[in-house]
This record gives sequence, structure tokens and C-alpha cells, in this order.
Amino acid sequence: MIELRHIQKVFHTPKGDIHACQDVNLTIQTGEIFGVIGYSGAGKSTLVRIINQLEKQTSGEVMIDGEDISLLNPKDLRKKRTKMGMIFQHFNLLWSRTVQKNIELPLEIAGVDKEIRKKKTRELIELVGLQGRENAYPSELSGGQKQRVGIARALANDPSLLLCDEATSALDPDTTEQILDLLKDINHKLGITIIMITHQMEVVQKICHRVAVMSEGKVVEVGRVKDIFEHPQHTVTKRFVRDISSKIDDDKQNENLKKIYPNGILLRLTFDEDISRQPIVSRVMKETTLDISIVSGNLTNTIDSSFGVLIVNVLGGTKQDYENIIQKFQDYHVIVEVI
Ligand SMILES: Nc1ncnc2c1ncn2[C@@H]1O[C@H](COP(=O)(O)OP(=O)(O)OP(=O)(O)O)[C@@H](O)[C@H]1O
Repeated sequence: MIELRHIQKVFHTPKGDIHACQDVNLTIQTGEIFGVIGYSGAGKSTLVRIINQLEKQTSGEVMIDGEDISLLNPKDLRKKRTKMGMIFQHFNLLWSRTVQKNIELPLEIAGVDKEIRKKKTRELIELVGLQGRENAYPSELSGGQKQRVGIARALANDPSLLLCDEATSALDPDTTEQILDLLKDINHKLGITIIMITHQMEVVQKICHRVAVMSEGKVVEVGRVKDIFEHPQHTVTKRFVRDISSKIDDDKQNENLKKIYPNGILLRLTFDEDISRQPIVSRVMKETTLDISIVSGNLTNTIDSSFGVLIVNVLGGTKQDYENIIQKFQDYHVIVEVI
């Protein structure tokens, strides 16, 4: 069990003090997948670095299984840290080492015997699904594969805790889903406690058991993911929940539209403030022989700007014609998404 008690972290900077963590109290149970969500600058990374003591708190206690690890001497702390794996947004792999050698690195540092290292690396490669890629270099891998190497390397010393700092933020939605499935699997198979630092509510929704919401260095809300989704209390939490709900609505809406308009292509056109008042659609219509029909539209006004989204169905063309239409809209600086 991890207990953070009254954690304060103040960075003294020439521009003044920054209170990155303010009286943070959290209890994370063994075997739990625990999310920490917050917008940029909320203090999430600082908190995770305090958990593994890469950053020392200004005050407060970091209790792991009943022991305040901030009181450990450097040697014992290093030993403790080998039981805390960490994965990062940008993977932090060594580019001159192959997949196998990257995964082996923590074992080499720990002085593990060569044969045992090889055996362990083989098991980890299998666990993360990278069989056949052992001798590839990171530059030859996709983002998802790189993160799999990062995960395998983090698991090399059989940690009881895995810290994930924005582990899926650099990945596309499908790859994110695969990596989250892998983490869920690892949590289930190995019983490892996982802490997910993220600004993506989808991540929390998909794999976390409980979540803490951080804002301006404080934990403003903590609870079971289901409860947080159903009854968000704090303004920041409400924003996160609202953002993801509208995204789910969008996905549902897209599926419905594809059923209603099975022919041609459906485009979501996003206009920003500067172009939303220009007759772009009629200009594009004049430049093409294809049929363009407006399916739905919405112009949203904010306090000092406006932006618009228009969904159109384009019919009667070849793949190349559709690509040309997309290009025409893009030439007018419209953001085009094929639904
Ligand atoms: N080493 C440092 N020196 C000075 N200020 C720092 C340092 N590290 C973090 N901060 C400040 O502490 C606050 C919290 O930063 P932190 O990186 O923990 O937030 P975050 O929620 O992880 O956001 P992000 O996702 O953008 O990194 C920010 O105002 C940041 O500028």
C-alpha cells in the first residue's frame, strides 16, 4: 500500500515560489490501477516523481508498505527504486541498443547473470507481444512497439509498482487502446499496482479502478471511477467528464450518420473564427461536379470568437475525386476529417 501524507512541494524560482503539490493525501491499495488526472501544470508529474523519490518533497511522508521511503539512505533507496518501474510519454529508450538490449539494461545494472538475463528478457518480450522484433532498433519500431519495449524494461526487475507518466499521450487512439489492454493484462496477471498519470479521461475510464483529480497542486476529488463519472463534484472534474461525454456522443453520432448516409463520403469540416464567415462551401461547390449535401451544421459562439462544424455528404465521385475535394477544403484552411 502507498500512502502519501501531507505532501507539499515548493519550487523556489527567480520568479517566486511555485506550490506544485499542496497537502496531498492519498492512499493507493496494492494491486490497484490508480489514475491521477489533471490539466497541464496541475502537479501530476511532480507527485509521481515524489513517489519514486526522484524529487524530494518539501514536507510530508511517502509511505510504501508502512515504511517512509524518503528517510532511506541512498543505497536502500536505489534498491527500493528497482521495485518501482516507470514508463514515459516519449519512451526514453536507448537508440543504439536493440529491443532485447534495452529490456536487458536494468538487469545488467542490477548485475544479473547473463543466462538469467536472456531468459528473463525472452519472457518479457513474449509478455508484451514483441516476439520477432528482438533485434530491431527503436528507430525501426512504431510508437506502440516502442512503448511495449518501455513496459518490458520497466518490468525487468519484477517491480511491485508501475508508474506510468502520460504513457499513452503520444499514441494514436487504436494504439492507446492496445497499450491500455496490455497494462490491464499485466495488472491482472502479475498483480502489480499501477499509477497512471494522465490528462486523458479515456485512460481513466478504460483501466483505472479509482482516480484522483488534481488542480493547482491539490487533490480536489478522489474516488471510484464510476462514482466520479456519475457524480463529479469539482468544476475541473465536471470539465473532464463533460469532455469525454461529448466525445462519446460524437462517436455514436458518427456511427449513426454512416448508417443514414452509406454512399459517397462523409466529411466533418471544422471552420475557425477567421474563415467561418466566408462562403467556402459554395466556392468549393462551384469548383466541382460532385454533389455536396449538408447533413448537419453548428456554429458555436464563444465570448470573443466563433467556430463552426459542418458535416457534409459528398457523392458521385471516385476515390481520387474525394481526395481532390478534401484538398480543396484544406486549401481554404478548413480542418477536414473523414467520418
Ligand atoms: N524543477 C522545477 N522547477 C521549477 N518549477 C517546476 C519544476 N518542476 C515542475 N515545476 C512547476 O510545478 C508545477 C507543476 O508541474 P508538473 O510538471 O508537476 O505538472 P503536471 O500536472 O505534470 O503538468 P504537465 O503534464 O504539463 O507536466 C508547474 O507550475 C511547473 O512549472
